[in-house]
Amino acid sequence: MPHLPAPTAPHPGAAPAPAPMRSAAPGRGLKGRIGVPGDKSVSHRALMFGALAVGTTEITGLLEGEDVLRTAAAMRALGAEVERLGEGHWRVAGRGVGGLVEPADVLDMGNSGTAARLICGLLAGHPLFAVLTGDASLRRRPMRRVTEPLLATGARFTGRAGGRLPLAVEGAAEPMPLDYEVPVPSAQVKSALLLAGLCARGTTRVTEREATRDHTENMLRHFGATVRVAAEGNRRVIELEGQPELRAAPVAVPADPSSAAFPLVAALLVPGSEVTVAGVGLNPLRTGLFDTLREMGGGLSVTNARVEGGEPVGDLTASFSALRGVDVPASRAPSMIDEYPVLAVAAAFARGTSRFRGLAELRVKESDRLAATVALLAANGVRAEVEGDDLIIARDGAPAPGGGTVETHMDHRIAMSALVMGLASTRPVAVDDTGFIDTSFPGFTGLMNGLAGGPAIAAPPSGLRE
Ligand SMILES: O=C(O)C1=C[C@@H](OP(=O)(O)O)[C@@H](O)[C@H](O)C1
Ligand SMILES: C=C(OP(=O)(O)O)C(=O)O
Repeated sequence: MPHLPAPTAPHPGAAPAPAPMRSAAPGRGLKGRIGVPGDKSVSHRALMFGALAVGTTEITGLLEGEDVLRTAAAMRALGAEVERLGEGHWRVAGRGVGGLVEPADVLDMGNSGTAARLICGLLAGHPLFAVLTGDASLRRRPMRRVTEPLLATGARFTGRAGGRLPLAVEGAAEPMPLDYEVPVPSAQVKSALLLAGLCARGTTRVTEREATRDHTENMLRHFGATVRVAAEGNRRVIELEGQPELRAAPVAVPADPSSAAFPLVAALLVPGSEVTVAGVGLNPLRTGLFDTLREMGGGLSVTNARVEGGEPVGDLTASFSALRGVDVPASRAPSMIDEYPVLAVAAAFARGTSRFRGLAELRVKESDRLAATVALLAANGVRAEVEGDDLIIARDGAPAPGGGTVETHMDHRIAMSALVMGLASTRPVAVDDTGFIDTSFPGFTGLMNGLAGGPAIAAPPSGLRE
């Protein structure tokens, strides 16, 4: 059997023991050039497309975070051969479009919304029965946004109240193509519908009211499908010709801009810092944070810009900067949706008022990120307000006080954002559990401590109460 690293939570709902940590000012600037793990969105999709292609897909730079390992295990359970050849180097022998087989057991997607929702789309187009579940965070997240439109393929879904996981799926024997306008800005919904469309005869049409990350469209083309994308005002209309023969194709996964965000924001906030993150994915539908940090006066530059594996990448350098408040329009939210917690930390060190508009989607992430971000800041002496779907943070440019303990609510991005805050605040910042960081950024603590030149992030000496 090829080796597949074991997920850390082997049973649905079995929470591993919490791993508290605390971060403190390193006493000097963060310095160095680092790489961060592969892009999570691209990694999930590379495994899924590999499983649907004819032939063997080689993936390099795959994120070996828990979320992606769940997708790897699911693709194996659906009949693909998934093999780890070395660090980040994986091989998938696919079964062809429509060729997935019924899994023998429940598919546990752990903490991953992307895996659960995209796999709903995959399953809808195959005549099989499957049950999806996840951890306590994922079991709270809405699934109707994918299952409702997927009903028109002929698939059937039975879930808990509110359409949540665990969810039983009966895929369609002869799936119908969809024509659907996605009411929320969600690349996961768009992607699930396109994946279902692969198995349908005829043209699937998905309209989005604002552009979201387009890794699925790019990868469909890369594997040989016919995809047309047309702009109609702000709308994007994506048309996919069903039942293509996808051909295996190599995928080089760029470094994840959503992970690069943490060391780069830390460098902007810790005096004397200069940090470079190499080979970061710079797909324009992912780079809203970097534009916003520049608008705040952040010293952030791109060198060595190039195209690798069909995606733009570059080396990003951030250096300590005095930041000012910023007004971020709602239209920018899809291009930086996972970056708001760490942007809020940056705003806590800026002079002036920051307003981030249109953040309703943050309420349905691994935690209610709007509430969790307000609580993160409040625990550390920074007042933030929510007005409708906007987050407002007004500050005078002084370092944030810190000194608090942050509840992470099973949310990796809340944990990392809090630890970044502690590196720059007057007093240390503690988090109750860092275990979920491994879902997207294994090695985070070691990398940050390497930049700090010592254990700036460490387990608190005597638990959280000192
Ligand atoms: O398609 C994807 O890979 C993702 C889309 C986003 O979710 P939504 O589609 O729910 O906005 C994002 O928050 C998530 O981390 C990854
Ligand atoms: C929202 C996220 O992921 P997912 O929806 O895949 O759980 C994230 O990584 O911030």
